Amino acid sequence: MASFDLIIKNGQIVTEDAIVQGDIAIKNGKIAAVGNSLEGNADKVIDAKGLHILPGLIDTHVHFNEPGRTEWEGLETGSRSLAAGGVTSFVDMPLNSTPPTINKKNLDLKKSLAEEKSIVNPYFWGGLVPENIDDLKELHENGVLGFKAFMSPSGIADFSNVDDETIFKGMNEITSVGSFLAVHAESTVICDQLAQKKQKEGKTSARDFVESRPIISEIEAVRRILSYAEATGCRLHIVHASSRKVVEIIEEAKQRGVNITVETCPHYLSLTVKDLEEKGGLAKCCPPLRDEEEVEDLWVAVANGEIDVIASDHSPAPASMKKIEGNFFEGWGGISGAQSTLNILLTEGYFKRNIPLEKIVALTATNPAKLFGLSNKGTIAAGYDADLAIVNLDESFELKEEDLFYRHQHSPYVGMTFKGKVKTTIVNGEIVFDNGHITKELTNA
Ligand SMILES: NC(=O)N[C@H]1NC(=O)NC1=O
Ligand SMILES: [Zn+2]
Ligand SMILES: [Zn+2]
Repeated sequence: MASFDLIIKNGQIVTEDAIVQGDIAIKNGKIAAVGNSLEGNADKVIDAKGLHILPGLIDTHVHFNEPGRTEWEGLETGSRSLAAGGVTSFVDMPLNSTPPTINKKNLDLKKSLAEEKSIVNPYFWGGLVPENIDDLKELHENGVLGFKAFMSPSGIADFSNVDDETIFKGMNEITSVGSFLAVHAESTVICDQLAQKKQKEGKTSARDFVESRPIISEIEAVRRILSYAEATGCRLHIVHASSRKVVEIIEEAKQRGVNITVETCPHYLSLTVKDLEEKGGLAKCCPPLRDEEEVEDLWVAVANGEIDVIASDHSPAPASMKKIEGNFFEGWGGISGAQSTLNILLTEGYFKRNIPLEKIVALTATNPAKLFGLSNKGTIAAGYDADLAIVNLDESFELKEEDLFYRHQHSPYVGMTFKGKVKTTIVNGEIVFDNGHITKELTNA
């Protein structure tokens, strides 16, 4: 008789194609078999009757800030928060850590820290900045999944935004090494000019801040980078589109054959300018939150298959930097939310707007795996890595600060009631989170 390390019995197994009841057998970190009434011995059996089993989420957009800015977050606390949210892999952004991931030396440093401290699978973005075109090839050869650039100032001194010439040269180089470019697309000129005018007039409310970074600024930047992509043939990924109006431009480009994809984030699907006014700095991010109609429209884009990836853009900072008294142009822009991605998509998407679970799986696991070349991940089938989230869709809970595993226990989602709770998270066949607790001890910590 076959022998396995773990069998999960009678769960509702969700893939991008279907939901079927069955068993999952795991051996040596891989899914060995999926089927009905699987026979075999196992060291451990989980009864998943009444529970849903999803491919572990792949969060392709986090800033864990290690090395160099671990007082904001870190690979250990960041990865623990992901485990608690059913996320089994992440792709860490090249900035907010110091040094930023813009050459092999800095990548090696981050890799070794992640090896030591992360309890989920770590992957990395490389940065594209005006100074490092000559480093891109080596970064690619050393395993970065793609490259990230900022079209407007990043807020971080050692990660410059790209000028148009760098974009063009960078795209040529990225294409020739066989990788792709992700961009933070906001217009420097539009945002800077509007911000200056507002502040000169003493207009510094939450609404003023939002109006200084309008949707048209995203549209301008996306149109410009699209032209460069079409001129160079470089594959392009637009991160954190805040509005369907941005998504539409990308959709048109897809229709004419441009190799482009788009990400949005849970905060653009669940929070509005009103929340920014009420919650203050905790809900400040760039691009900023939009109005309610935009949120609804973005859900239409999700339902229509116009979005490729949903990722958290977890970009936390200490509470002191998120506290805004008066001037909304001050204080850190970045949402602390990586632990709640699935909760938001289930509550706001599946339960409230009838978004199928299969689609949520596609956006958070299957598409990211395909687009980022993680060929053993993103679905539940024999031969794939045993990265799984076991979820109780019947359980509701109110998110409390003490539930958060981040370095700083704050988030704009605290106080919200979510339906659908992550019960168990499995990474490479190992249970790392179970019933509210992290169960993986770091051997070398
Ligand atoms: N540097 C950084 O993390 N910036 C992020 N924060 C945010 O709100 N948008 C971003 O791009
Ligand atoms: Zn960004
Ligand atoms: Zn980001």
